[in-house]
Order: sequence, then structure tokens, then C-alpha cells
Amino acid sequence: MRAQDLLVGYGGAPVCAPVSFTLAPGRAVALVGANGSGKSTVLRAVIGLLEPQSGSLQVLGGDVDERDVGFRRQVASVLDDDAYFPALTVSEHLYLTARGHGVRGADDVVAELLAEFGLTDHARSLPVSLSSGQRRRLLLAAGFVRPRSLLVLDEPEQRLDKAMRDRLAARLVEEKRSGGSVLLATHDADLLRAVADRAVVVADDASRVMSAADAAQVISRENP
Ligand SMILES: Nc1ncnc2c1ncn2[C@@H]1O[C@H](COP(=O)(O)OP(=O)(O)OP(=O)(O)O)[C@@H](O)[C@H]1O
Repeated sequence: MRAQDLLVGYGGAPVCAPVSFTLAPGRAVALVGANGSGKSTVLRAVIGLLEPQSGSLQVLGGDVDERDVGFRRQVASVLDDDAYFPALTVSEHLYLTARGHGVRGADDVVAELLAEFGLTDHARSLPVSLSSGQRRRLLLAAGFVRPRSLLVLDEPEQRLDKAMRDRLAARLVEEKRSGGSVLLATHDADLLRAVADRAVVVADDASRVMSAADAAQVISRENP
């Protein structure tokens, strides 16, 4: 994907300075910045939930169109905390997503993801009876259960314990190894170091691209 002077915001008012970056297959870019700096808003534009105010944005070689089935097929996102169906169990969520995307061998894929995300014992639970961290695991597992070329994650580390954060980092490294692209917003210096190739610092005055190592140091200084 390629964003050039991309300006995003609400009601005609930008939330941050324009951002420019590229993301190639097999790579990961992290958006970093203070609370409210505009990371989630940039992600919403990338997945077509928000019209950019100006600049250009190309995803998977074309314009962003969330209504286009080809676009939706290739772009998996985990943004909001409450993006689940209250009346479906954990495994029903994963089956629904897998079958909706034509995943072959869905039974095995779902069973593997349940185990990986520590949800096997909760397969028949409804979201309301999960802890907030378990619900987060469910949403992440639903992002991984379907085919994708681009994975967009908003602070995936939220509410995960250290062991799960480490497994998630390994998963994302594997995602890159298999040719997928990852765009994530994060406040987690360890996740950034483990996964990202570059970072975009989103800010009011000027957004800039820097190495993941430098961005991780900035985060560590802000969160001693
Ligand atoms: N739907 C909305 N309508 C109007 N303003 C919004 C809306 N959503 C977010 N904002 C504002 O846009 C700004 C950027 O919010 P955004 O959620 O993109 O920040 P963020 O960098 O993701 O923050 P955080 O690190 O806290 O998740 C904030 O000032 C926020 O109040």
C-alpha cells in the first residue's frame, strides 16, 4: 500500500498532519503516537471506513473501496473492541468467518486457532461470559481465520497478557514470512521491535517515518 500526504479527520477538520508511507508484501509498518494523535483514524481510512480529506491512498494496487468484494477478501482488520455478535459462541464466530471466506478444512483451522489463542476451553462460551482479554483474543483469532493479503490491527496488544503478546508477535512475524503485509497501530515497544520494519509517528505538527528501533525507543521513553 502507498499513502502519500494522506490527510484524515472528521467533519472537515484533520486530526493530524498528513502521513506518507509505503508498505510492501512481507513487511510491517507500525503507526505510533500519543493517545488521540490519529492512528485509528488513519487505519479507518486505509480499510475504507472513512473518506480521506486529501492526499492519495492506494491499497493492493488500487483505490480503497470497502464495498468491493475483492478488496474485502484481501483486507482483514481488527479495530474495535465490540465487533462481535453477542448471540454467537466463540467457535461459531470463527466458523462463520472461515466459511464466509470459503476456508477449506475450516474445522481444523478453527481448532488450531482456538488452541493458539487459548480459547479451546471457551469454544462454546458467548462473548458476554468471556474476560476482556479473552474477547480480545477472539477478535484477533477471527482476523487470522480468514485469507488475507493485508492485516490491519489497532493496538492488538490491548488487554493481552505477556505470553499472548509474545505469541501474537510470533504470529505476525510468520504473517510477514508468508508474504502478508501488516499495518498496526501500537503503544507496545516490544511488539514494535519484534514485528515492524518501519514506523510512522503520527502527530499534529508533522508526521514522519523512522526505523522501528528508533520508534521503540520513543515509546519506551514515553512509558518508562
Ligand atoms: N468518530 C469521531 N468523530 C469525531 N472525532 C473523532 C472520532 N473518533 C475519534 N475522534 C477524534 O480524533 C482524534 C484522533 O483519534 P484516534 O482514535 O484516531 O486517535 P489514536 O491515535 O488512535 O488514539 P489512541 O492511542 O488513544 O487509541 C481524537 O482527538 C479523537 O477525539
